[in-house]
Amino acid sequence: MVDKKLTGAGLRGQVAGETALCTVGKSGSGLTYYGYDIKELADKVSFEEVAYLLSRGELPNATQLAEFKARLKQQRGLPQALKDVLERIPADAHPMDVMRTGCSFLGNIEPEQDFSEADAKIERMLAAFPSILLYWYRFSHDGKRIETATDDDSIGAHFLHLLHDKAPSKLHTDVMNTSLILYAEHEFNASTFTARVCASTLSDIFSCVTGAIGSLRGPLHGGANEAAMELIENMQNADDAEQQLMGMLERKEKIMGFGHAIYREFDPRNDIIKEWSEKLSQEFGDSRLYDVSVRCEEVMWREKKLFPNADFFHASAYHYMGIPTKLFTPIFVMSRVSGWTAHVKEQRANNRIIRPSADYTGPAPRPVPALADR
Ligand SMILES: CCC(=O)SCCNC(=O)CCNC(=O)[C@H](O)C(C)(C)COP(=O)(O)OP(=O)(O)OC[C@H]1O[C@@H](n2cnc3c(N)ncnc32)[C@H](O)[C@@H]1OP(=O)(O)O
Ligand SMILES: O=C([O-])CC(=O)C(=O)O
Repeated sequence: MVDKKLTGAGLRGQVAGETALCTVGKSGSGLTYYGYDIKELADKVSFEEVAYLLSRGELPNATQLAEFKARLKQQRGLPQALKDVLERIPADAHPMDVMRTGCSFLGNIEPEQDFSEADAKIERMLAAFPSILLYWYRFSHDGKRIETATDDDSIGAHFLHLLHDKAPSKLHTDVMNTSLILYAEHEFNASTFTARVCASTLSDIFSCVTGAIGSLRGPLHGGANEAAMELIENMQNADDAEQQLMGMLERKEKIMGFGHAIYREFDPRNDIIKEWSEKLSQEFGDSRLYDVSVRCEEVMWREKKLFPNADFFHASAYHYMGIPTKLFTPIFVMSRVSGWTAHVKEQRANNRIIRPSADYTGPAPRPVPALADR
């Protein structure tokens, strides 16, 4: 990978701290979690193993994994007070706002009172986030008060089960597992940095995650998977995709799901989710969305040397699994909470309050004029 040119804007290229969790864009291997290559993780382990790895620094053994999964399963239920709050959020609210409120409210009724409780609170968030999202979604959209305590083996299957009222197929369970692994961690990205800044004030873990959810929501970050779906769903076929993209590029519009702040030539997660998207398109029996996505990838590279980031092929993959577009970014939350909270722990372990300086661009010192003179 080619190193990105350093410029001041956006703190790009500036080292803002240390981490043992993850490398992004290093040559040889594009993305590693605690030294493990993302491709190998996506091939060989479950998201629960990755969440454990991020939180503890090592992959679990069989007993540790079984115990970890059992604890996650036990914590899928939601307290009545939280259900009451979720029932008051309107159907037209954005689900990312639901996640932000759900997380924040959980921090009111089950607060982190001491940093020694961090691991327990992390597990609670991992277990409860799909339940929070889908309790609200099913109540506000279908008028149903669902039971969120399912017996599914994984977080991905639990999510799909609550959404569709039936246990998912192996294919869909596998795709969700991979997707959650791909989204889990990414060094000092905007939402993680938000979490670390909050942690550096010695705030509680729910505040750190609530802030991170707000940062992830924007279309330049996690919100790009929804924006990518809105783009491709209006493309009739590959030729139409090319024509529309050429027009957008001519008008200097931004193409969501392309480009990256760190990667320069490709995002190592793209090939993985792209392959799953193709498999899903075959099962779905209509490859339009996959075909237009492939053409977008070709045109963007040819015209701008821009490549799809992890978000782009997630759009078609999620759509093929019957997931409504507005739930795409909240799935990112269900996954990235593992990375955010690992960074919170890391920040706390070697903390100094994060407080950079600014170059001043305002007026020179001047006297305050009287009200009548202004
Ligand atoms: C997977 C989770 C993630 O958060 S990945 C990012 C998801 N966001 C998106 O997909 C939104 C679209 N992409 C973008 O806005 C940018 O590529 C992001 C990701 C914000 C990175 O910004 P930044 O580091 O400033 O980009 P850059 O310095 O590499 O830009 C170089 C020139 O290329 C342009 N560019 C970049 N991306 C796009 C795009 N998607 N569509 C059209 N043009 C793009 C930039 O505007 C920049 O142009 P110029 O050199 O200023 O003329
Ligand atoms: O690293 C970044 O800037 C954006 C991000 O979170 C990711 O690509 O997963």
